[in-house]
Amino acid sequence: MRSVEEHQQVISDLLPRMPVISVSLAESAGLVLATHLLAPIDLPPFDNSAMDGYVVRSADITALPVTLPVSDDIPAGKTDSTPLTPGTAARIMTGAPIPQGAEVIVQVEFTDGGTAFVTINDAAPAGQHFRRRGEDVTAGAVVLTSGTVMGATQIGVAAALGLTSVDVFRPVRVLVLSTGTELVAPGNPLGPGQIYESNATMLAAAIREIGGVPTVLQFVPDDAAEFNSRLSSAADDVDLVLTTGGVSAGAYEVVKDALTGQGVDFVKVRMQPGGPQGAGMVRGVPVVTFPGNPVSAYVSFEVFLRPAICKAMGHRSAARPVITVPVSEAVDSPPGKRQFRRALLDTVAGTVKPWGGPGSHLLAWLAGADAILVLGEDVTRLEVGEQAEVWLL
Ligand SMILES: Nc1nc2c(c(=O)[nH]1)N[C@H]1C(S)=C(S)[C@@H](COP(=O)(O)OP(=O)(O)OC[C@H]3O[C@@H](n4cnc5c(N)ncnc54)[C@H](O)[C@@H]3O)O[C@H]1N2
Ligand code: MOO
Repeated sequence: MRSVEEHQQVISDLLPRMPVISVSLAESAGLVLATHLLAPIDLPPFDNSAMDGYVVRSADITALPVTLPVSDDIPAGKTDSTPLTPGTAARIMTGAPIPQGAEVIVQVEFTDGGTAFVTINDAAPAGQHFRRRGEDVTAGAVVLTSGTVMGATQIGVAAALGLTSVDVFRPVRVLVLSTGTELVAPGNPLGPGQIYESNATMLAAAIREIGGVPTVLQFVPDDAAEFNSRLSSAADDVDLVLTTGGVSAGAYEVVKDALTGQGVDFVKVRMQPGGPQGAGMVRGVPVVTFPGNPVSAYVSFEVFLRPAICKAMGHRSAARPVITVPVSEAVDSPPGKRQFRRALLDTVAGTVKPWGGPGSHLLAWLAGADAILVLGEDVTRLEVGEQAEVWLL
């Protein structure tokens, strides 16, 4: 039997770092920067006002109140700003360029708001409400380092800098294949002995959540020759093939039958759920085979594939956040296997409890869980109050 770490390494080694591609800002959401993002311009690009009001010279407001002629009107976007005439005020709007010679910005609330003449009753010190050129970013500076995940704010600053595209690691393209003659697509009536297909849909969503691009091929029949022909026609232009089902000890294990001797090693990993696993290269394409039980398939994704895909896509850290907290209910675990239990956190009490039993068909409990409780191979029981490792989902 393989340890969890050994199989993690095998799967990690299957997937190389993805090539660098240039994508539009919109397409970059969730992807990882492959090069430093350098500022082509200063931000702000010019000195501008943080307030709607008036600009004046300090010498013209030494005694307050004072009334000055209004010599200019400067809305945001004005491109032909002229120097401020001494002895006058210019009306200015938030974001508008500050004219040369202006030293004080008086917000409109401290004036009578006049347009031909303005009476200024009070004023902030010189320089206040000035938004200086380059105070956020200076041209040429590294704004985001390579390895940064592009989220809304990172995309926002790239747009503010006038960029239209960024260099990222290409998303991993995964062909997800589900096998099983008992499977029916949701939306159709269930016959006797049939169940709705959920693994491929669930795993495709999990792949999408981390920025990968899944293609789903459902219901490959339990026939090894048919499986191999469907696989070879669909595996072009993918970085990874992921199958679920058909890998344990039954009489109709299509994935095992089709891929044994083709480059995939079928092994047992010391874990529950997710014991029966397979991985290898088939005709130059990495193939990972997960067990069919839905909770086993999802836990396998969390333990093996999520970290490998994240690493291939350039993420600095591929791990879920891990905390150590006491359990609020006693929990049992099989000896010799690392157990991954669905769990619920109590963030107020700072504790965790198992959520549902360990059965790998109990998918609704997984859907209701917000954490995975990890019990080591040497642990058979945790009593209330004992510390446990918890992955935050
Ligand atoms: N004699 C033994 N039997 C089993 C062993 C064993 O060691 N010896 N291991 C058990 C464990 S642990 C697991 S996990 C499963 C893995 O079985 P398979 O990978 O061969 O999966 P299937 O038999 O095809 O399916 C298992 C279960 O999951 C349902 N399933 C499969 N695919 C889907 C899907 N796409 N969507 C929803 N549900 C799916 C399937 O109907 C079965 O109920 O083997 C144990 N048996
Ligand atoms: O190891 Mo199986 O994956 O329990 O359910």
